Amino acid sequence: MSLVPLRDDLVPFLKSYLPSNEEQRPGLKPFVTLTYAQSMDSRISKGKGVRTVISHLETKTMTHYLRFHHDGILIGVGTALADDPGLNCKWSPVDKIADMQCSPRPIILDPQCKWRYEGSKLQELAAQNLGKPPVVVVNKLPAWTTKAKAVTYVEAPVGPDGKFDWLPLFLLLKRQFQLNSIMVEGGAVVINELLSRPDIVDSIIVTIGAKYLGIQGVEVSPPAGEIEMDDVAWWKGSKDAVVAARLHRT
Ligand SMILES: NC(=O)C1=CN([C@@H]2O[C@H](COP(=O)(O)OP(=O)(O)OC[C@H]3O[C@@H](n4cnc5c(N)ncnc54)[C@H](OP(=O)(O)O)[C@@H]3O)[C@@H](O)[C@H]2O)C=CC1
Ligand SMILES: Nc1nc(O)c(N)c(N[C@@H]2O[C@H](COP(=O)(O)O)[C@@H](O)[C@H]2O)n1
Repeated sequence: MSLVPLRDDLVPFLKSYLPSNEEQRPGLKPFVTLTYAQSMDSRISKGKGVRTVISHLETKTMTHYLRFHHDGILIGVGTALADDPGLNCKWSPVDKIADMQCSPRPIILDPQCKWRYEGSKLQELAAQNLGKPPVVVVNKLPAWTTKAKAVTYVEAPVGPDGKFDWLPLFLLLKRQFQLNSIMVEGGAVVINELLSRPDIVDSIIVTIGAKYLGIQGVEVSPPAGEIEMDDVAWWKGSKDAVVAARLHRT
């Protein structure tokens, strides 16, 4: 997939929703951007395990611009298994192909060690210096060993629900891997949990694609119920719209 030039008006539109230097202060959590693409009927894919194009190239380019501006990019293992994503950055302010240097560090939440680095797109890109190798957050280090030296496994405790606690997780990622800003791309389990965490999420940037994906699609909708948004701004592309906002803090 080749990107298109970034539309000029996206830069001022996104400016106040991007990380600043503030979060480099030790002890503070990283800046967290929750960003994904959804259909008109609030679906992020056609079905579980089905990689689905929602964004127009214009907004896919925006996603790569966002990747350029973050140190880390986080997904749940459901997305890693369904999409085998690249998670690198193909956008660059100078006229060259973006590479490993300007790509964010992929982070996969995989408490039960279901995902394998060997044979993945992430491994392929890292081998070509086109992306960084990932950090995989597990509950217990896997019993099997990996020959791939590049991938880093890190252990974190889970609660009774089998989940990592978000704040300690983000603090660990900053402390151990110097990730001052992290964009969260999905999937639904991760998004739905973070939609009710204004204490964690600093910005939310959602692409709305002009299509319906239907009842079989993977839906995003917060189980916690109604969520209010603040500082809301809209951008209109040739096909998609983008809403940037902050989750309301009480
Ligand atoms: N349109 C878009 O922008 C995007 C679309 N997608 C789509 O989303 C779909 C995948 O979504 P989904 O299946 O919900 O998967 P997720 O990517 O949200 O992964 C869910 C799994 O990740 C692990 N996980 C998530 N949160 C935590 C936590 N706090 N602590 C520990 N483990 C955690 C759990 O693994 P375990 O079950 O092992 O405990 C959980 O079941 C795919 O179809 C993909 O295409 C994904 C990203 C963006
Ligand atoms: N912005 C956006 N638009 C879509 O239409 C999408 N399907 C996604 N998906 C996310 O991007 C990942 C794929 O990334 P690569 O192109 O392989 O680098 C996918 O796993 C989702 O996180 N995003």
